[in-house]
Amino acid sequence: MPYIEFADVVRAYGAGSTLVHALDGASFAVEKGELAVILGQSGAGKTTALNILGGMDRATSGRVVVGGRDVSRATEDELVMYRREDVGFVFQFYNLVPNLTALENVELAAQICPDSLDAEETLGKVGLAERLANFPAQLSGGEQQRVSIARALAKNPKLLLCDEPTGALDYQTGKQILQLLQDTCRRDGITVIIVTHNAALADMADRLIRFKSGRVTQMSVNPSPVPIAQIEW
Ligand SMILES: Nc1ncnc2c1ncn2[C@@H]1O[C@H](COP(=O)(O)OP(=O)(O)OP(=O)(O)O)[C@@H](O)[C@H]1O
Repeated sequence: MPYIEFADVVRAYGAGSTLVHALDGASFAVEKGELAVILGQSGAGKTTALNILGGMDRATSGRVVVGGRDVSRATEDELVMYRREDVGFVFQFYNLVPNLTALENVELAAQICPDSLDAEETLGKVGLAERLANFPAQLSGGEQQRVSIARALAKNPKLLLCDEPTGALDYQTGKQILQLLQDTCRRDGITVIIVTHNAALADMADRLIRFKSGRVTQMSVNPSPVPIAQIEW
């Protein structure tokens, strides 16, 4: 049984003439500790799939199991605990609290989790040991994204979901963030899923999942993923 089982998932929005199938029978699986890249053009359903995996949205039909937990059948209370304790989120635009320092942003997330890691240590791991007291506005985009990754990691999650994590960053900074995500996956054994429309990232993945029109058109395992530093685009 794979760590993540996403089976025949449909997500419909609206009704009648405004009915949209964001997911239209999408299926894929991910093994524990893998770095999976979900690739697809705009509107393919990538974010919808990630939101359902993270317990932020619900499938209209289909089955979603993560680490033996049937997320598709969870109650609202169970989903709250799942989001809080099992999943770390990294978004394109960081979503940091502007009037809290880097350290306070990470502490805030860590506080609500029973098995959380030390906030200061986690910021050190992402290369921000010297910037603990800075507010988000005093940090570069890449540094803010590092804070948001530390915030996600401090929860000690089993699964890290990243939606276009380099979408707002320049080329070199984006590569450093991807390297950090790849290193985190290898070092901490966390299952990492990165949603992107950048096809070049396929080579860094242990598993590539391609989306088109709400369905998975390809799923392949890469026996020799390439360090991000060696990928150019
Ligand atoms: N809440 C919603 N209500 C109505 N339609 C939605 C909603 N969320 C997503 N959709 C539609 O579902 C489809 C898939 O959207 P989704 O955001 O999952 O795609 P995506 O692959 O992540 O695209 P992008 O790369 O542009 O973010 C799109 O046609 C989108 O307009």
